[in-house]
Amino acid sequence: MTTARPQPAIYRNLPVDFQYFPAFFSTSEQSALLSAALRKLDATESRRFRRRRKELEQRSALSLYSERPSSVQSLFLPDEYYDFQEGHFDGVIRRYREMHVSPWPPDIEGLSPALDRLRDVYPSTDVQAHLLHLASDGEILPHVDNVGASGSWILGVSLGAPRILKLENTTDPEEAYTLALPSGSVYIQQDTTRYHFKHSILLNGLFDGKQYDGGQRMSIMIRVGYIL
Ligand SMILES: O=C(O)CCC(=O)C(=O)O
Ligand SMILES: [Fe+2]
Repeated sequence: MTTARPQPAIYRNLPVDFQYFPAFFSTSEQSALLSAALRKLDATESRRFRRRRKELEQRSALSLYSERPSSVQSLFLPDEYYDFQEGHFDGVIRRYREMHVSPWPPDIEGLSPALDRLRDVYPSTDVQAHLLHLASDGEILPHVDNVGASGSWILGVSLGAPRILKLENTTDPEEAYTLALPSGSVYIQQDTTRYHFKHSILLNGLFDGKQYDGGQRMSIMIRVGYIL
């Protein structure tokens, strides 16, 4: 039996070559992905932060990477338990942790079926995965991803606090789109959107009558290798 390829939701108010899957991952898949991402990032940090988290875990009899958390958002510890970078004065990302991820942890229940399902929507193969954890007050300023560093599409999985994504045409600033990205959603910027629109992840904003005010968010960014 073959399963149908997931189909993106159709929205009129989105640029061309942008695909959006508003509810791609179930809550348990989101928990598996977020636990894996936090575990990878946490392992790269200094002893000081690792010890701080360990003490919290012991004090509260809490499991830092629980596969059955009370909510996806509850997998994040308060901001002070993570070593967020401020970002350079000319950089586009403020208050974040990031890393290239390879391989994924082998022992998280439900992780590999979730990653397999994601692979079904990749426009092509030969990808690299990157984790980007924004602090509660973290943000991403408008930019086009380095065209020399990756190819014609970029996929983003959003986990945790919903944030607003803004897309702005680089030559016509009047052409701009906003979209709220809930936890478990997936978007793909390809061709026109990838090369001719700047994207940003806002700290605050109003979308569809609802106010969004920061919050920790993890994105899993999948990029295709640069094809000469
Ligand atoms: O987190 C996102 O959805 C976007 C991240 C981003 O723009 C980047 O890593 O270049
Ligand atoms: Fe980007």
